[in-house]
Amino acid sequence: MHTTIISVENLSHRYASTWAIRDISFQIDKTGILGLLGSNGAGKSTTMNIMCGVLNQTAGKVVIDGINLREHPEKAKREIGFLPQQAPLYMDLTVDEYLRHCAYLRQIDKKVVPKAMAEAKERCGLGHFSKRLIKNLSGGYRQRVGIAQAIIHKPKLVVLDEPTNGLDPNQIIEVRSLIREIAEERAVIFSTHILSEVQVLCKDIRMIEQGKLVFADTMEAFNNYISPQSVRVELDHPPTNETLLQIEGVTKVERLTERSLRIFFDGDRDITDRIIRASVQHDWYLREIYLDKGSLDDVFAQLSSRAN
Ligand SMILES: Nc1ncnc2c1ncn2[C@@H]1O[C@H](COP(=O)(O)OP(=O)(O)OP(=O)(O)O)[C@@H](O)[C@H]1O
Repeated sequence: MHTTIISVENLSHRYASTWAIRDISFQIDKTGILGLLGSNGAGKSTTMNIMCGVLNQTAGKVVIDGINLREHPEKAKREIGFLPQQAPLYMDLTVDEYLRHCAYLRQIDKKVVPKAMAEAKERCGLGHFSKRLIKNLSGGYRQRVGIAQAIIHKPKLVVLDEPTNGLDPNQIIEVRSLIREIAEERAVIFSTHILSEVQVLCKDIRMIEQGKLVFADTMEAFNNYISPQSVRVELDHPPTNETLLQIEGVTKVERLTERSLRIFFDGDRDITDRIIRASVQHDWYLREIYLDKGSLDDVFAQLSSRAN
């Protein structure tokens, strides 16, 4: 069965003389949430704008549900809903007026517009705000209107560019749960520079840094990637580095103080058992031992440096 909804192939884009993205390729499954991670200026918006047909790429292609976006833009765009970084809202319209306008732009059959509007509002928890001017809504609810316009035509793929940016913590939680809900029926890709956001929401992750794809795998693989690679130990009678290096799996020893050491290992977490056993056997007097969890920021920096 064909499980891909969008395929991005060797995408590159140049603004004037500088390349914003280079040779980016990835695919997205028909359901689930994919996180596009990258620091500011990494190239996320450029990638998303091209995927949605808002920007024409310098090179490469985008295929949506088997349709080449550049060759058949109108047909391909039917399957995409897009919420750009700056939500395209008309502040002086009511929610209903705005969504009706969006339905018109999406060429939804007039007869089904009321139903499409009702469904999008219901999905986004906007039922009580039909007559409210958008300028009088809170940031979180404005964002819901932005998401409602992105799903009003029931696209197979929804692209959200930093959807939680600028929201307060409660609004972020609400928008996240809305993203989860809309992803039950379709594929969702959203961009962020916040790692924890990707961790709580996504099944897959793509990371862009300085215009290049530096990580493309599942969230599980990403979590394995950030698994600890070193243990901290404190020993009353620490042995020599050479002795420690003889323990199976130990790759490097760093002496932090006279008694505390950082022991790097090959990834097999049973290393702690082996160190404890050796310590008891040789009377090193182990006082403390714990796995050094690399922080997400460390991983971020590590992956980012791959782009250099
Ligand atoms: N219209 C433009 N003209 C020239 N350069 C641009 C233009 N838009 C973006 N850039 C540059 O292209 C690079 C990628 O920008 P892009 O907006 O895609 O990154 P981003 O990952 O979305 O970052 P942010 O989170 O800050 O929006 C940046 O160096 C940016 O300055």
